Amino acid sequence: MKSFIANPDTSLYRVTWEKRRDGNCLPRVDIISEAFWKEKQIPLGVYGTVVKDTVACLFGQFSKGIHLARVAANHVTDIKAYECWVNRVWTKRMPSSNTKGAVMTINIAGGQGTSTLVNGNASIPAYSLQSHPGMSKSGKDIYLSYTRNDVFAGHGFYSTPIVHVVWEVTLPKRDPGFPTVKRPSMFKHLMKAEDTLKFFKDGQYLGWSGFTGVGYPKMVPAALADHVEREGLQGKMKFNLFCGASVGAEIEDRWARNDMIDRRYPHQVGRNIKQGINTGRIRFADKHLSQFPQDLVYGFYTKDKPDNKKLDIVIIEATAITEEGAIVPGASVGASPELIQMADKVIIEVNTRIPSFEGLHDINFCSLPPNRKPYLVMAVEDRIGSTSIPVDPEKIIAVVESDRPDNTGSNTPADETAVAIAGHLIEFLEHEVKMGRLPKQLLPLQSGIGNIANAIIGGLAKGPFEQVTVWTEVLQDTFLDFFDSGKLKFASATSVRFSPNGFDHFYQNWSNYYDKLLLRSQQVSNSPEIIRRLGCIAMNTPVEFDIYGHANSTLVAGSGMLNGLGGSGDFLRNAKLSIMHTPSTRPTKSDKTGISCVVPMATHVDQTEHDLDVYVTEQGLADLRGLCPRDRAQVIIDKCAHPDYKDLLKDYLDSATKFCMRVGMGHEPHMLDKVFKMHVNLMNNGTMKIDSW
Ligand SMILES: CC(=O)SCCNC(=O)CCNC(=O)[C@H](O)C(C)(C)COP(=O)(O)OP(=O)(O)OC[C@H]1O[C@@H](n2cnc3c(N)ncnc32)[C@H](O)[C@@H]1OP(=O)(O)O
Repeated sequence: MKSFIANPDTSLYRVTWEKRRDGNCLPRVDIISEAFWKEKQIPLGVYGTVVKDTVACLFGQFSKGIHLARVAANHVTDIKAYECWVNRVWTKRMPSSNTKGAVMTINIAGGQGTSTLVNGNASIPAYSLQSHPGMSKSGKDIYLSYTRNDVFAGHGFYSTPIVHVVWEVTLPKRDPGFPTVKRPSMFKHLMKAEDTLKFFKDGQYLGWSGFTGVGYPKMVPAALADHVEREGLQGKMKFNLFCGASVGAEIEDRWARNDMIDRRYPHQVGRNIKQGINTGRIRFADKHLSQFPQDLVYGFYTKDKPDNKKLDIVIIEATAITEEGAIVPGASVGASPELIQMADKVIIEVNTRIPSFEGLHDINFCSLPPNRKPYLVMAVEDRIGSTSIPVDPEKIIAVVESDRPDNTGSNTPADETAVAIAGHLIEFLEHEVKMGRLPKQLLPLQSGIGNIANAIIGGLAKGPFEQVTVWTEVLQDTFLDFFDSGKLKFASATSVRFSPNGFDHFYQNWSNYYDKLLLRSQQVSNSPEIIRRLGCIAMNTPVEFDIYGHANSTLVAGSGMLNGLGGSGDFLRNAKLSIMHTPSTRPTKSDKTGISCVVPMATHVDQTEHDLDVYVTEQGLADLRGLCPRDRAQVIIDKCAHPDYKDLLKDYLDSATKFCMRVGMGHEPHMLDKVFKMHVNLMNNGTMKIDSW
């Protein structure tokens, strides 16, 4: 032998076995490629292959250990279709034996058909070890069989036991200090929140991480509020504030109370901030949440800045910093990647109170037209990004320790109305499955926030659908019940907004959830293209909707801002089924049913008749698909309006139709001089009930 080749070329064969009637035939073997994996390439597949749900997972043994790749089972012959598991993400770039993070830490190691499963303190010396993924029910376990040399009554023989292995995943431990800052050079920026005050001045443009009240910075904004209160700087230290969506009310609302917010984009929640907006102190505007980060990167919000066109300081909460210096966010991703992209300076708050969320995120940055690429998400669980947000170390001016939890508060329990709405909806979805318009596991669900959304998801947890998937922007507590019921297969969102008890449950049962959940950038979670392609079922709450099917999500009486549009438009404009749910009435001080949520004309329109398919109230469900406006009006009044308002609305429709038909303008009949009479009466008399039109 002239030379020894440690890792020779590896051939790929196709084995075909055609079952003949006598069952007595050999398989045919064809060679697909003699050198499929070349010398020095990791021969993926030679160490075992597992095929599950049309995906082949292939193990390959190389000099430094075992490597893992995946490929669609019908594309095993296409090397370009392979993805390797490197640093806990799938990547198209083939690793070499030296690539960091490419060797599997859980090994089935051995040679000549003899394998030993080694994992921490467990070891199974085994001959002809085989795995049986088809027997696994939960996906968190595996059945293994192997051949054992036994002795019985003095005679040796082989037996084949089967063992059930349950993977154990433990929460990373958080010691006080910075246990998860793996980049030592970060410590040179370490300072107290009060020490960062020197970086801030009136009129600056700030970005904060956070989405739906989780993952926001808690220390530096609080120190700034302390400073303003201490020095009496209310109204003299005001900022332009940009966050993915709402952040913790204890911070943002305090800033609003102290008159520290000049401009605010694109969504908010809180009594003081709402008041600031509606009394003209705060310049707020809302924007579809998928669009906000790209507009930020386009420079739309900083175009009038006199100096540089960047955000002056961006404050991001991290639950870990990787060896590469990248930020691992907490319970939300939101717009943090783009905020960092647009930041002049960055402050990182490392939260040592909550566990590291490392591995739960899938993060993308914003590339700009004409070079933008599609987000290649084919199924809710697909990973297309990284698990952390890289940040230019030059931008970092401070690292601050935070020990405060996300201040989420408890959930409003579902009331009778919410339960009735959930009931109508589930019945409707069952009907759609029966009619063949939806598959039996439904299509990826989106649900908004609030107690109706909670009741619907709670209802689904007890409902008839199995293997359900979720493609949404925020997960609330009832999603935990949904997971626990075994009926929810996978959920993708941009934030998890659990109650404090919900978070405790989540952390304690981390291993049940961590591989069924992904948190993405809001550009991806709310991407219109993905929502349309996946055929999502979107469900959100309006302030009011009108008899022709237009909905108002944001402005009371067409004027007073509530929270903003949020992601409702991203989903409702693009979903396969666009559903809005609301109580049919809301109370006023003087009348229990003083506000009708079904009105002749919405006082402001966020979602149009062209977007929406179904409206649901506790009274019933109106399926508007395929109906012309006048037919829609009949169905909406019949099914959704409260009995206190049914006759009034019918009367309006009849009179408006007569009037408009007469003048040949009867497609969507209205009486402009009367259309807001119910709203005007509400303002003057505390109820929408009027005697006549
Ligand atoms: C981040 C995200 O994007 S979440 C997902 C989707 N987002 C959206 O759909 C955004 C738009 N929707 C929303 O903001 C909410 O669903 C709302 C405000 C429309 C309704 O939410 P609910 O949980 O039902 O709110 P709630 O009952 O607490 O009402 C909120 C306020 O609006 C008022 N309100 C609601 N409807 C009406 C109405 N038709 N007329 C007058 N006031 C109304 C309520 O009286 C209440 O006022 P208050 O705060 O002074 O007490």
